[in-house]
Amino acid sequence: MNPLNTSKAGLPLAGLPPAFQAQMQAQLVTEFPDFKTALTEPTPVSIRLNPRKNVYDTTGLASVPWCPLGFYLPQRPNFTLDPLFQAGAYYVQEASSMLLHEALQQTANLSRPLRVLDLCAAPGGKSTLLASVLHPDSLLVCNEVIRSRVSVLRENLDKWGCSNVVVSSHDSEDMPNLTGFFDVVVVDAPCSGEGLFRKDPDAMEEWSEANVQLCSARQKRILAAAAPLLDKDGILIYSTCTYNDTENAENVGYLTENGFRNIPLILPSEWNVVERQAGDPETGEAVGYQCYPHRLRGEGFFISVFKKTSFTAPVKLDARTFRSIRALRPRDTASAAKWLQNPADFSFWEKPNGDVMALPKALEKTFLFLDSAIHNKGFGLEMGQFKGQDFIPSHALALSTAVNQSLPGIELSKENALRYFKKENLVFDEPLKGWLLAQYKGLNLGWVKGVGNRVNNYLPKDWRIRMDIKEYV
Ligand SMILES: C[S@@+](CC[C@H](N)C(=O)[O-])C[C@H]1O[C@@H](n2cnc3c(N)ncnc32)[C@H](O)[C@@H]1O
Repeated sequence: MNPLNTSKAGLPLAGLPPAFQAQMQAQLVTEFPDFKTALTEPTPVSIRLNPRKNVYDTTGLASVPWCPLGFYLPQRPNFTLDPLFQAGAYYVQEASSMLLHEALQQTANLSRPLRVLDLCAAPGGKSTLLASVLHPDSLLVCNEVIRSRVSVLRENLDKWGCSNVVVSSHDSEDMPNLTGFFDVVVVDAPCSGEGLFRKDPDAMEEWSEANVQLCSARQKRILAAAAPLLDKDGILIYSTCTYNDTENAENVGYLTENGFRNIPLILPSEWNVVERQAGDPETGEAVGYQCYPHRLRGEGFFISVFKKTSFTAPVKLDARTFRSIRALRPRDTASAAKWLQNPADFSFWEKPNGDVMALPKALEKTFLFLDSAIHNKGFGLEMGQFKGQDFIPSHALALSTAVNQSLPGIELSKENALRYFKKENLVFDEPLKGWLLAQYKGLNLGWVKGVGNRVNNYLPKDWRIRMDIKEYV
């Protein structure tokens, strides 16, 4: 057994489709037996830290070589029962896909604000990585076509705590009026999932050669739709968690034939990522980078980076007023501002339902424009609602890195933190009054309101953990 792999059981090989085996035998030749053995081994467990909620103790943990924020865990804990996970201190992410970090470092200018689109974003692995490495005044649009997946994307971004994000829900072929708008587009495409067979054996059940063809055609449609959204010289990053050439090399070739130049990456040989020739050599050399589970500590993943060489007339930023929200009244603005650490960096708005929103001023014009251009499912920081004399702060505000650090808080034991996530009301020895940030290891978990020795729990009910915690407290 590979001593680098350290989690629960791997894949029984009996179900591995023969056509997939033949494909991998042809691709890997002498390495194929090692690849097959790796599939039977446990999946490594890795997390990526949130640099703006930096409390996780990484002492003794091995780091992911291609991502300074990534670490391997010796075994898979129950993440649901870790208050730091609930507070957004880290994201549980398969290590190979953190290669996006290196691809961005080498190809995008991260020292200036960028407009970035994560076109296939749910559940938010790449989005939270992007949010961590982009300049803080960047705009990050996270798009997910499947409605039911948008809420988990929003939840993960709320946990991550950033205010410069727009969540939208468009089919990639229906991203209107945004031609030439973005500096970077990430297409982490829906794929046949060959690289995840060990982690998710259901992907193996659904695999067929016909499905690979369907995926490839869909990926081309998504790439064709992504292309006009980029500005000239903009960066397009294409990734899949699969191995076959139909979904990888062929689509790399498609891009190089359609106004994109491939950008090679320089990856240290000790990372054991394989550089694969991709695309048609007659129309221009192109390479992609493939992670294999027998060569490194991660799952199957493919990534290739491009620069747009063709010109698309950029859309004119015609920001009128927001379609549905209006500026907050000055008196309410003064009250809302007290909840933020740097209120001067934000403008304050109100939705028809009374929700108060804070928008980063650096991005206000862009937000105004996006509000009329796309179906957004939320942008900026949703702060809460005024109810009579009181302001009911939102859960997203508690988790935001923009929240006022000097608001009163109450540090919880692990037991009480878990009871908080069960949405129980907590009892304390001393009387408590008003809104308090429930905290664990100094990180905000959410709001409670003191009423005597008891605090009422304002965790949104959808965030409540459902498993029994009795044996853990
Ligand atoms: C590989 S997953 C993305 C994973 C995500 N980037 C992450 O790192 O957590 C691909 C996503 O693309 C979405 N998708 C499928 N068809 C799409 C389309 N036509 N346009 C945009 N997204 C699509 C799927 O619903 C799925 O959530």
